[in-house]
Amino acid sequence: MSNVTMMELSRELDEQFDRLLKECMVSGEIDQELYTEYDVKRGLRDANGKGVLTGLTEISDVLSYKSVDGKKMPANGELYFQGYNVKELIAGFEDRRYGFEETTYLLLFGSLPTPKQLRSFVRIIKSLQELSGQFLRDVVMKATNKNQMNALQRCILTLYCYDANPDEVTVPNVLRQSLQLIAKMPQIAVHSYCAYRHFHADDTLVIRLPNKEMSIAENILQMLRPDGEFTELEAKVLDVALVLHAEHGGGNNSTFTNHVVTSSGTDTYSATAASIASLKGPRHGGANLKVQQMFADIKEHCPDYEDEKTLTRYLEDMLDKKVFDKSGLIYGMGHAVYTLSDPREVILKEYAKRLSEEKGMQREYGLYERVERLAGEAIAKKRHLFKPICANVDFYSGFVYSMLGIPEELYTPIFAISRISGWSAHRLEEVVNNGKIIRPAYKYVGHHRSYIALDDRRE
Ligand SMILES: CC(=O)SCCNC(=O)CCNC(=O)[C@H](O)C(C)(C)COP(=O)(O)OP(=O)(O)OC[C@H]1O[C@@H](n2cnc3c(N)ncnc32)[C@H](O)[C@@H]1OP(=O)(O)O
Ligand SMILES: O=C([O-])CC(=O)C(=O)O
Repeated sequence: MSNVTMMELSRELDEQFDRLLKECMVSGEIDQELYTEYDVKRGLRDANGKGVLTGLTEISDVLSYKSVDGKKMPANGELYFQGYNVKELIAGFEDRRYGFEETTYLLLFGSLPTPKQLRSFVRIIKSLQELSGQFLRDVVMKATNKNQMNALQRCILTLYCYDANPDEVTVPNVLRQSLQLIAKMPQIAVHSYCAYRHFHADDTLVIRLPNKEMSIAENILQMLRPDGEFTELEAKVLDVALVLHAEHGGGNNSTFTNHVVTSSGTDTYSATAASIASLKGPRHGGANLKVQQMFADIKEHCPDYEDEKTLTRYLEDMLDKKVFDKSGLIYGMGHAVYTLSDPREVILKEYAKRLSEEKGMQREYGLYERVERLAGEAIAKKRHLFKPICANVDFYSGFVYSMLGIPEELYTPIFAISRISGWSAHRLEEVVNNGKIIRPAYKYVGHHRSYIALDDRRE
């Protein structure tokens, strides 16, 4: 049996499968009115779309409203890491190379590092980057596949077997494991991608090791490129992108997932793998890849990038589930919290513009800007909105990565390489505060029935 057929159902099972499928659809269907009747907080949101309060955190603050004359009004988004506005952090890193490392220090330890503390932290991270030859050969290079989020998840989960003390959930042990993950994930992701290209596309396998003189952002570019070269602006933009993706409160899907599984007492590798699983989803971090695919589709069907009528019609068809992936979503648009703007998108957009000028991609940039505006209008027209809709961090990130020559398979893994800092900070916060096991309630809306012996059951 081949690898592919192993997971398929044989033709002879078609009829039985169809029958089981029908049963499954009927059995799983719940009367939608019941959600209103029991006031179920679907998606852990109240009737106005506001998140249900499930935790407290000091790690970051996501703001999207302001008070005007005592009234809550939508506002431009603001993001604070440990009390510091991300906009100011990015401005502070302007002529420095280790913005992501500094942000990681801030998220994990709660204060901005002094120069000496930063140097020492960077040294620690660099000392932990190395992977053993055996791990590289037996784990990273094995069972390669196109989806690099699954590959990353598999590798992280297998690190458990390489840890002499994997299960101890204490602050020192979880901190040690977190630092290892922060340091090792860039190399795992890049080499996993190179192995996939080698085995599936016959590319020459070039393994470039991390350079101890470089930052995490510089190393990602250096390891990915056959000649190891990059410009200062390219490294700067990637460092900024890593900072912007590093953390987003306790309620985002992948971080909340981490809180949920951490609260059961599971190990760091399992908790991180669970977060990666969540981040992969196209409604969360996987949206950066979907945006890229969506733009390829838009370019194919609307070759005149300036024809707003055709673009609008196409976006409306997307919302009507007629084109692209027929999900009814325009990726990179909308956010569970932000209203008028996502501050990360505003910053990334500025860098996308600068890079597009350096790379001669102004026409593409113009298309992104136009779609951002038209998509907002189309969604507002077609959907019932609780609040204004804006582009989110995923809208320009894929475009930025494409200009950096980063392959699309690595778009969401780069998000994970960055968000591991936030996940680690939240896991540590959960452990330090000795949280209760997270266990929300589900109302049973089925019927209790009398047991029927096997021979007495009828179709
Ligand atoms: C890093 C991140 O995770 S950022 C988010 C990345 N995800 C995406 O870009 C995927 C596209 N966007 C979405 O799916 C959503 O906007 C989410 C998942 C981000 C937020 O979802 P919600 O909090 O449920 O959004 P919200 O409550 O504002 O939605 C209101 C309505 O607008 C619709 N809507 C929101 N965003 C979109 C969109 N991008 N395309 C189409 N419709 C949308 C919702 O389906 C909902 O309509 P309905 O009431 O008819 O079902
Ligand atoms: O906060 C959210 O729901 C999603 C998000 O933007 C993130 O995790 O960065």
